[in-house]
Amino acid sequence: MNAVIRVGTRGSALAMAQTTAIATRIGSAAKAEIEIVPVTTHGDTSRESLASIGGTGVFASALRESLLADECDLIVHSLKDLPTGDYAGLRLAATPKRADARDTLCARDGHTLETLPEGARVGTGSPRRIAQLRARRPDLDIVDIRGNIDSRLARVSDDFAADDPQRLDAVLLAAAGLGRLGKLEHVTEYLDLYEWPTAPGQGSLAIEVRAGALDRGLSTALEAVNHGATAATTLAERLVLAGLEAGCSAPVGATASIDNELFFLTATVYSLDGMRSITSSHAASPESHSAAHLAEAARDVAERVVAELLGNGAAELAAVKGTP
Ligand SMILES: NCc1[nH]cc(CCC(=O)O)c1CC(=O)O
Repeated sequence: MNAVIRVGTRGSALAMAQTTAIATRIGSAAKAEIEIVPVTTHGDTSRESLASIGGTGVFASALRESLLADECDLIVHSLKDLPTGDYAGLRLAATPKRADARDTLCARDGHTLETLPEGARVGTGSPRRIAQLRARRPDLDIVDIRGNIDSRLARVSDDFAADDPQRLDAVLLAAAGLGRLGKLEHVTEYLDLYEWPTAPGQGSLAIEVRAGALDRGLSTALEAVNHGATAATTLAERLVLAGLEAGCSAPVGATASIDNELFFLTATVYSLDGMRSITSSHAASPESHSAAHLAEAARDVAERVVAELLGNGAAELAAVKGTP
């Protein structure tokens, strides 16, 4: 048994909060000590736009190199920041129970998307959120922002004077991240997943390890923190991205759920200007809720959704191909 399990994470407040929570569970299940190993990634230090530094995969690669170099035993990612392709020498070992997958609006004066004044300045850097905003409210002034959750929320506070170009009327943020940081009091509207599908895997964490045999205690602990329904629904959502050959910053929203006997998947591809979109939804009836049957249902619905999206012109719509 490992005396100490070293857990690699990004150093941001959000990453630290979510890693510490899951690492504590793994430590007690494995009856081992936990050591948190912060890894600085280019995505954390750069102020350039995400697209220009290589998409959201930049957050994952430094962590993965640290795992391959045996500087830690496992790493914790936000699943939505993890590219869909396999990574040589590593494998996804567990997906803990998903938090809220919705996006939220955090606006001044309690505003919602409906009530924001004409021309209000709304911050987001995500092509999907930009397209969704343009579709819903073409009059809004969308401001491309980067940075951590606290700095984004600050721009909607009175830290910035009315004439300050940094000041915003609202920002769009994932409920999961706000929840993990204890900042849900800033939310003025929760956006319904069926009208506003979010990034594949949003709200989920993923634990990655080196391929090959694991210490027995660690392997049992990873099974204990894995959540079957989360693994299957996020698999379906990520297969949509993979099937479109799109990257994790592509304007694609996907939502899967398991409701009684039905495995349901809906996905929407947006044009970057938000003026057009294509949606496809399919359901399957898994034979049981075993991991194998749920994964089979996930592959089945994803295959049908991808075929329908591509058949309806999704690849041309969003220039999704080639996006990192
Ligand atoms: N793109 C950054 C990012 N990566 C993961 C989260 C938190 C939500 C999650 O775990 O899905 C966020 C912040 C956000 O989108 O508001």
